[in-house]
Amino acid sequence: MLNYFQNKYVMSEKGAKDLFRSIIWTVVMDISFMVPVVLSFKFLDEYMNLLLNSSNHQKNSILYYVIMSVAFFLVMLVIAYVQYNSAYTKIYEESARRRISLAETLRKLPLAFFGKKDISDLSSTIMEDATQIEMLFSHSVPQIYAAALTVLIMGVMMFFYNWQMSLAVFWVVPVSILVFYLSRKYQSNLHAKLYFIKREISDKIQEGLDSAHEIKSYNREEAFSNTFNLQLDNYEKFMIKGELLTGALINLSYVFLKLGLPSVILYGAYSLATGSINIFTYLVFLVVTARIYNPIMDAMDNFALLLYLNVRIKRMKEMDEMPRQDGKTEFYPKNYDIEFNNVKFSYQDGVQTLKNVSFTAKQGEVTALVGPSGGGKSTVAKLAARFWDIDKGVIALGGEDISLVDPETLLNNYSIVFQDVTLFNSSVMDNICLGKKDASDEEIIKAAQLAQCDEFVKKLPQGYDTLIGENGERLSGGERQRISIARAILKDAPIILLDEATASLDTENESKIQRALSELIKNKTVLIIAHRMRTVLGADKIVVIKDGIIAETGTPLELKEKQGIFSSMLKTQYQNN
Ligand SMILES: Nc1ncnc2c1ncn2[C@@H]1O[C@H](COP(=O)(O)OP(=O)(O)OP(=O)(O)O)[C@@H](O)[C@H]1O
Repeated sequence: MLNYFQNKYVMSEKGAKDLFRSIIWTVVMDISFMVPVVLSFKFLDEYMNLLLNSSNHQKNSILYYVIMSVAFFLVMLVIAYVQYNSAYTKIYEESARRRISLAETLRKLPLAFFGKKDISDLSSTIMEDATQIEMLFSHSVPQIYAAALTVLIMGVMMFFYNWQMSLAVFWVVPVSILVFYLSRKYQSNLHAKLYFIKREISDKIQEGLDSAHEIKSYNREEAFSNTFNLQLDNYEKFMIKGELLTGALINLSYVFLKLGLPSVILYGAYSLATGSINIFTYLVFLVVTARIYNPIMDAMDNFALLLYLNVRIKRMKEMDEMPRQDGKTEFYPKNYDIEFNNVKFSYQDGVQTLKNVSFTAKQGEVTALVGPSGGGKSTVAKLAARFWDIDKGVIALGGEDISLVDPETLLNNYSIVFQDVTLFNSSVMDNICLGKKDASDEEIIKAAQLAQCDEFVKKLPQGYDTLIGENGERLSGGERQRISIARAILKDAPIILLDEATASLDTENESKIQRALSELIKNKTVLIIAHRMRTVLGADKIVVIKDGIIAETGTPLELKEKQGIFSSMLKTQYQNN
């Protein structure tokens, strides 16, 4: 049973145990709520007898019921408290564990996984889905299982007591459940559709926020809001359809259940008239019948919600099953040479991005990756830092296979300066400090000076303490890039992965960035996606990547003389300049 809960609801072992306990306590509570009713009738029965023939024995027995009632009231209070604690507090604890485990999964996912769309998807899985699941687990799941168990236990007891009357109570239950069950698949599909439409809407909102500038500058506001409105209309339509359908089906099931009470009244009256039951049995069955359908009706309401839960649980399972990256956390390579050995890699099945890549980027040298757009340069640079795991071959750092090293440990050895710099809405100081958390102010300012940031930072209103806005929106492209170089200088990692800016910078900015870079790359293993002739010709080694294979490799001089792809790229660039 515990295993079943763990697998079905992606729970921890402790969470599954707590859920089990919560179900048991809900059953105990449901049944305990029936006891006072039975006690009252027993008391009524005794009291009637007392009125008819007074005796000391019966007076004592009434006192016995009074004491029993008070004692049972106290027991019920305790049961209600324990049930509440198990259904809410424990479930919230499990929810916290679930969020932590998802966050842990995120830490272990390949870095390249975090595209923008995925981030909105992941954050809504962690926050919204986890909250919904938490709600359903505290309010619905234990109640459904408990309702089934309560009805079963009460049913068995009632059948032993009087099976004919029990038949009158229970014949409606299977009919009602059948109606509900038959509609389950349809409801389930509808819920899944609703969930995905909602997800598309939140992706659209994210896309709108991310590309607000582009939408405005290309006059696409109307087109964007038309698509967005269409999505909202679609969502509304499905929502109304879903509500109506769920309401109609649940009400139909309710109607069948409600037929139970008249059948007990009629059959009970007949049995009373024929003398096969006494008035006490009749009254007990009437009251129990009025109450026993409540847990079933609650379960049906909750079950409709549970269909919605399935989609979310499935999404969480998918996240849980994503390929994680692990490895040793103690890693001291003997040098910082990066070696690609017959590396094959695809982002998607069937499309091989890198076909058979072998080269070495040596420590103390600049290795430039060049080649036509889409050839695989960025992919090579990302694989060198284990952003993804490769399909075949080996990528080694200092002779050790990087797929055996924990990504966080591995990344301690890298400084990465890519074109899409991410800056935080914090001070310049904080943004540079990201490179080395415990750096002193002097170290940060020194790095900023080396990265040619000092001059523009001093002109900002609060100097190094100026807030630079969401993703550094108050800075120019060149300034943002120099901040990311300052971070890398501060980190002082032995390997530098660099994607040179393709955006045209003015000559002053460009030479400042070149000066900053020359500080950064001194005596390091440098793997650079090169776009500028100065960088390419200044490299120690050039690797030309075209269509996922290494087309040429050698020193700039060797390749110039070879009259191949590299030399024709050189000619084209010179002609264009
Ligand atoms: N995350 C991804 N998922 C799927 N395919 C991808 C992904 N990233 C890149 N690709 C594909 O892999 C191929 C190589 O891309 P890559 O970015 O490595 O080329 P590149 O040589 O760096 O190009 P550019 O010079 O234009 O930046 C391209 O066909 C690209 O469409």
